[in-house]
Formats: sequence, structure tokens, C-alpha cells
Amino acid sequence: MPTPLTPEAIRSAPKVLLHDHLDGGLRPQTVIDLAEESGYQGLPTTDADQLGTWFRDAADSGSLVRYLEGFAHTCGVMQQRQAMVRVAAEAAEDLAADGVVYAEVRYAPELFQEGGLSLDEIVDAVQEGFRLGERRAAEAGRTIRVGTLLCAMRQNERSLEIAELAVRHRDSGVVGYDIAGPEAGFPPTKGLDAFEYLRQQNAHFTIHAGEAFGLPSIWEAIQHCGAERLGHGVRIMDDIKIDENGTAHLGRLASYVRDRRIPLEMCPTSNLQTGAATSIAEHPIGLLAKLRFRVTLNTDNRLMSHCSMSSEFAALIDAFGYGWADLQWFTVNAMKSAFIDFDDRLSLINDVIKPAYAELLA
Ligand SMILES: O=c1[nH]cnc2c1ncn2[C@H]1C[C@H](O)[C@@H](CO)O1
Ligand SMILES: [Zn+2]
Repeated sequence: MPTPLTPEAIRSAPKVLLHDHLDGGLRPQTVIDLAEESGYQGLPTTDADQLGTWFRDAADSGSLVRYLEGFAHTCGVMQQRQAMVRVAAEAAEDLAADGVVYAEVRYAPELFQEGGLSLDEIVDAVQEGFRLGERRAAEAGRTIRVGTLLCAMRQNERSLEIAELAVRHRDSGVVGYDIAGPEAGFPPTKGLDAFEYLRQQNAHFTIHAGEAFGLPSIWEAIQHCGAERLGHGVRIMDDIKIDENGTAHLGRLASYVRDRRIPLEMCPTSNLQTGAATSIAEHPIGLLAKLRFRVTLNTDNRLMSHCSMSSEFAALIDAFGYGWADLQWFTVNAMKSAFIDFDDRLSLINDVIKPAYAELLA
């Protein structure tokens, strides 16, 4: 008999997370502590429960631009080295406690320079925090490995500088690069030199695309910039037509994405909040998974979206009737799509993920 899909069993099953923002995943109490330590005045409340609710409600805005407003507070309290170490350590611990065995956590170093830190100091602090969190998780009996992605913000013109930063730190756990921030009006080709540099360096990158803007953004990200994965990518649906018999017809771009096995880093709850989808049941993830796109499941921002990998899986189980085999499929998809070495991905799949799901399915 398979293990029942209880919240506890879902939490203990190994999970892989490729799209999680460091500055979107702070514990509410940590935001409050760090505000007090740094003298940050802007918080709407200093009650942890109320603050958690405030972040979620503010993000429930129906637009990406408004969704992003809450980050002023999280970034506002993370301008000192110790704050960055703490936030990174807690992120690793929280993910491990949720059963995540491998995570790629991203942030934009350029947003943390108000206290005078250099970009390299910021990266060093976050790496120190992740290592600390991994050690604490191990002491608590949970094994997690955290890789880092550095984001450049689309609206600032520092993408090449951040790409160089990512390459400089590639041997200490920075596994890739991304661009984030408002999508409409900031096409990925604006930072083409950064992507060309990364390709020349054999470095990995993903691009937030097809979230608040449609197919042209996805097309540019893949065909002009060379993105290996797509952050969100939900709007690939615009290139899929369902006929009256329910048969799906893929346009050329959707076919390309599926044929090339380009991973989609899908974040259903975040998409409901930004208006990119209307409900979990109607979220394109159901159809895209059925059509065997390389779909992965992700949190995006655990604080703003009030979610975890476990809660996102539970929501899909509710909406689509998924079982352990489906959870394993998403997990293996994500592990295959990670930016770490092939050997390491394979050993996580064969030694950690598959044996655990075999037991859950038995
Ligand atoms: O879903 C998102 N789309 C685009 N940008 C985002 C999203 N979630 C967070 N960000 C931004 C806000 C953060 O400050 C930045 C780096 O983590 O990335
Ligand atoms: Zn994101």
C-alpha cells in the first residue's frame, strides 16, 4: 500500500526547488529582528503574525509590479553583512525542514549595497549563510545542498557586472545567473552582452520570462539570449491551442520548448497573486505536465506567497489528483534541470530521490 499523501508524508518526501528568492523567503520574525537591529523604520507592523499576513495581502495584488513592492522591506532590513548571513542560513534550514534536498536560491546582490557592502562581500556573506544553514540542518538530521543564482534586476543596467560576479564565485557555490524584476518594458535582450559573456564562460543561466509578458519575452529569452531554463514561462500557453476535441496543438515556440526539454520553473501560487493565472485548478501547470513539458514546481517567494514546496505540492494534489509518482516526476525533472554537475545530479536522483519515492509508492 502506498503511503497516504498526508501533509507530514509530503513534507518528509525529498523535494527539489529551483526557483526561490532569498529576499522573498524571510521569516516574519527575522524581518522584525533585523529592522530593530538596523534601525529600519518602514515596517507596517512589528507583530510577526500580522507582518506575515501583511506581506501576503500586499502581494495579492493582481500585478507583478505591485507584487514586487513588498521587497522594499525585506531588502531594507538586509543591508548589513550579519543580516545576510542570518537570512541565508535560515533559508537553508527552513527548506531542509520542509524536505527540500537540493535548492537553488536566488537574489540580486545589487539590492544590498546601501550599507556600503561590495558585491563580492555580499556574495561571500550569503555563501557563508548557506553553508551555516546546511550544517545546522545536518545537525537536525536533514541533508540539504543549496546552490546560489545571482540575479541582475532588469530595470537597472548592471547585468554584465552581475554576470561577471557570478562567474567569479562559480567555484564557491554560485551555480548560475538570472534576470528578475518587472518584465513588461524590459526585454531580456537589453542585457544581451551579459548573456553572451556567460555563454563564452560556459556558465549557466535562467531568465524570468513569460510571467507578466507573453511569447515575445519567452522567444527572446531562448532564441536571443540562450536561456537554459525559463523562470515561470506560464505564457507558453499562448502558443498552445486546444481544439473542440480537447486535443492540444503546439505552435513552433511551444514545440521548441518541449522538444528541447527546456525546463519551466513554474510557481503556481505566485502566479495567482500576480494575475498570471486564475486558480490552481486552471493553472497551465496541469496541462503542461500532461503534455510532458519539462515542468518543475517552485515556491518563488515563500514569505509573499505564504507557501512552501510542501504546500505547493499539496495544492496540486488537491487540484489535479496527483499521487507519489507525479511528485517524483516533478522532483526528478527539477533535479535533471539543476545547474550543478551531472554526476551530482545523478547521484541525488539515484541515491536520494528514487529510493525515497520507491518506499512511498511501495
Ligand atoms: O516572480 C517574480 N518575477 C520577477 N521578479 C521577481 C519575482 N519574484 C521576485 N522578484 C524580484 C524581487 C527580488 O528583489 C528580486 C531578486 O530576488 O527578484
Ligand atoms: Zn521569481
